Amino acid sequence: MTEPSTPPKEVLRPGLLAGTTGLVTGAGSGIGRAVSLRLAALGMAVHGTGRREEALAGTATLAEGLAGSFAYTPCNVRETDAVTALVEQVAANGLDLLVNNAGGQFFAPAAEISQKGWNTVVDLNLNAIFAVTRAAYPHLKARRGAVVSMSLSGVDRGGMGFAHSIAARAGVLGMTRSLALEWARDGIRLNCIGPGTVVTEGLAGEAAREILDRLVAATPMGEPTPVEEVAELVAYLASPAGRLMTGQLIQIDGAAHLGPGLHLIAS
Ligand SMILES: CCC/C=C/C(=O)SCCNC(=O)CCNC(=O)[C@H](O)C(C)(C)COP(=O)([O-])OP(=O)([O-])OC[C@H]1O[C@@H](n2cnc3c(N)ncnc32)[C@H](O)[C@@H]1OP(=O)([O-])[O-]
Ligand SMILES: NC(=O)C1=CN([C@@H]2O[C@H](COP(=O)(O)OP(=O)(O)OC[C@H]3O[C@@H](n4cnc5c(N)ncnc54)[C@H](OP(=O)(O)O)[C@@H]3O)[C@@H](O)[C@H]2O)C=CC1
Repeated sequence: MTEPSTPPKEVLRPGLLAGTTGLVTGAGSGIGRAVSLRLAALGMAVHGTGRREEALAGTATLAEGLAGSFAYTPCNVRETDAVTALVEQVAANGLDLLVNNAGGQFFAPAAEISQKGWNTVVDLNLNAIFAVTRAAYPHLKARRGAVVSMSLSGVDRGGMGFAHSIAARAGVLGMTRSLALEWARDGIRLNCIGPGTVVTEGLAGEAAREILDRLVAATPMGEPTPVEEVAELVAYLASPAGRLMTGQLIQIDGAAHLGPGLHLIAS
């Protein structure tokens, strides 16, 4: 694997997000942790959720001393009533940003995905996102806020070995574009980010090595996407500079979406 050619760059000015509030799902690890820390560094009061309390506590420890803050409440986003109640609680004093980051899947040929497996992945990567986004709507409207949903590179072209996840995230992209229209007059912007390959705990283990090598080999620029660069993009979309950006799928993937495709099984 080629090492990143340049170190990650923080390009946004300190204090940019001071006085704003955000909710990040999946904030205890990987991309969600990096996003939470960058938003807090820029001054945002961030509230994180995820199932594992100790993971969220780890993010809170790393956020100590930043300009903003990080608080957390453990929650399973697949439990619609619980996560809707959490949104109400977190947004009670205003909400400027929702980051739908919690997600994931197992990799398997479609013919080997059971109905329960399909439903589980669609619940996590599509249905939960609708529930959280709908609950956040009145609060985002009051602040003319933004939604960023973590998607996949190549979501609009398909890939082998994760049909359930691609189908769910294509649904999120359709939802994003539809709500970008429905909520435009409310000043709410919704965008999807499609990271290519990001070396987080989900992909870093020994067992995932073959998958990681396969994904990087299919990336024309030959390197994974640094997690900090995904975080910087989320912060940009939350900032006034992103004021007119909505309904987009922004693929930050070293041209992976133009290459041979990200496939987790052989054809
Ligand atoms: C380009 C791509 C880059 C992307 C990278 C990333 O996203 S990195 C981020 C990576 N991070 C993540 O992905 C983190 C989030 N991911 C997860 O939490 C899990 O992948 C989850 C979404 C399946 C939920 O799991 P859970 O424990 O809450 O659910 P559960 O235990 O109740 O299972 C429900 C059903 O799922 C089925 N099934 C499960 N595994 C397999 C399998 N290997 N094989 C086949 N089937 C499988 C099985 O049918 C099971 O039903 P069963 O057997 O009981 O009748
Ligand atoms: N890494 C990569 O290469 C890529 C990742 N992505 C996507 O980016 C997002 C973040 O992934 P990444 O950081 O890499 O992986 P991680 O596995 O580190 O992060 C997934 C996060 O989602 C949370 N989560 C999972 N299921 C639930 C649930 N039911 N309720 C609440 N939280 C949940 C997890 O927390 P907990 O376990 O505590 O619940 C965890 O913090 C995911 O949507 C992923 O699919 C997209 C493209 C590429």
